[in-house]
Amino acid sequence: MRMTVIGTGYVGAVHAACMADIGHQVLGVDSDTRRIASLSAGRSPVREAGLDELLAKNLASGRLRFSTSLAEAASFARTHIMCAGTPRRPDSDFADLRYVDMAVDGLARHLRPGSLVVGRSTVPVGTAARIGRHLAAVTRGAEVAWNPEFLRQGSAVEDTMRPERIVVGVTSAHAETVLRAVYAPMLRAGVPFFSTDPATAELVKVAANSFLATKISFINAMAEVCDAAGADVAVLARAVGADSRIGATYLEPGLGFGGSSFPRDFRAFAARAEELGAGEAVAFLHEVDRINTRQRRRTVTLARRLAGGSFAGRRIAVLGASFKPGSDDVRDSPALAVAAAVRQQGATVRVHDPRALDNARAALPDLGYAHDVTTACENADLVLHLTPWPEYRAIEPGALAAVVRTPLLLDARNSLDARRWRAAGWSLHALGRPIGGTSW
Ligand SMILES: NC(=O)C1=CN([C@@H]2O[C@H](COP(=O)(O)OP(=O)(O)OC[C@H]3O[C@@H](n4cnc5c(N)ncnc54)[C@H](O)[C@@H]3O)[C@@H](O)[C@H]2O)C=CC1
Ligand SMILES: O=C(O)[C@H]1O[C@H](OP(=O)(O)OP(=O)(O)OC[C@H]2O[C@@H](n3ccc(=O)[nH]c3=O)[C@H](O)[C@@H]2O)[C@H](O)[C@@H](O)[C@@H]1O
Repeated sequence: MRMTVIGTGYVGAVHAACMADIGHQVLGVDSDTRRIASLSAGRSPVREAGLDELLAKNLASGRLRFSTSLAEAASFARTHIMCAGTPRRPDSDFADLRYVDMAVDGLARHLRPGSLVVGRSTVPVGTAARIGRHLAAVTRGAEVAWNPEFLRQGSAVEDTMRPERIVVGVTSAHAETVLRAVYAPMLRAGVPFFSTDPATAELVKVAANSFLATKISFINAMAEVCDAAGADVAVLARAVGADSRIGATYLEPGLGFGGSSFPRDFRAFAARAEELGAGEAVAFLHEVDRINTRQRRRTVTLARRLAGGSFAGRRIAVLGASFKPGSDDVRDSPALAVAAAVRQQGATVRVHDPRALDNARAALPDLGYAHDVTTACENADLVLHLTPWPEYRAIEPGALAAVVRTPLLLDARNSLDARRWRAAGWSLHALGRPIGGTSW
């Protein structure tokens, strides 16, 4: 099939490369000329496992090209997958739809009859219907469908090639047929395909993100109760998660969630639900949000207590800057929020991250940074483990103990082997776990 992917950022660059790789003829389009020049030269705007290889292979095969022209997009194909960004509006929790709207407007002028515009961005419910009315007014028979994206950063290519489900919101049998053809190899592999109306498809996306965020905040709320009761949240999480009705994923207690999606998406969802008169139904999402931000404060408070009651004059080593392992993204990173608060309260902070140092430095230039763990930890009074990179699980605790001033560690992600660290002379602490607790 011929198709375009409009908006070649995180989602669009991956989607375009993957669609070409499964055999489609793909034109990736973006208004950012530098991004298009870079993609045309095979350089991805984001680091994702396997993406550079897919770009190189499919550019070379001629199945993948990039352009800045929406007119060219309209003449190239009748199927257009819309992946423009939907950031938070500066003045409210609502999503800013101007990029999606500009892309649709720019394309609509050139669309041929029978074209299908497929939204993939995360949008407030009702957006597809509004765009559908607009297309009906300004084009000759172009229609809209919605096909939300569920990929995770760090495994974007894998999630696109082998998704757990495909959801499409359509208003005609023709649109469903087109989308079945787009994802034909995935459907042949048995990936569940849900075909519904656009409003339901839009809601599936925000409901999924809200549920995952709620699960994380639930276990972090349990961590607070464990702290009060002298119980161990790590054991509790494993035991609760062993129930197949609950499941162990997204039940890892610690510093909580960040990134560009969870916090933004469920705030936008709550705002939209309120607008629709259903605010009360999702009022619990505000509590999910409060629990999540409280984890950052609780981490800073525990770190200050471990540092002797004040950060003044203390040297604090921070392991991790990205919002999660496997990513160089520092947007709303819990790790950087804690590092900034600790510094603001008087500590000298040195941050290490395997991948996100450049982005972290650009976001918070006043923090100290180190390219290796040893340098970050030199003469430290306290080490904070804030992003659970596998590299940190491989640290040799005995060697690191020789580098720090005090072998004192706060594992805010509950992912280090406490017994190993203790055996090497470290004093190890965590949220929701008693010192020397049940599973250490
Ligand atoms: N990044 C992620 O992990 C995921 C993101 N999403 C959703 O997918 C959508 C896209 O997200 P990202 O790729 O992260 O955003 P991004 O900000 O990385 O990329 C958006 C791209 O759209 C381009 N663009 C903006 N206006 C345009 C226009 N008028 N014409 C052509 N191109 C235009 C921008 O130049 C940029 O390259 C958002 O709604 C997001 O919430 C959904 C699932 C995962
Ligand atoms: O809509 C989006 O943009 C995407 O948002 C999330 O993907 P992502 O933000 O890449 O990251 P996740 O791996 O889901 O992690 C989100 C945050 O939750 C935290 N987390 C995750 C799991 C857990 O048990 N505990 C926990 O604190 C992570 O550290 C991270 O800060 C969803 O998982 C994707 O399905 C969705 O497509």
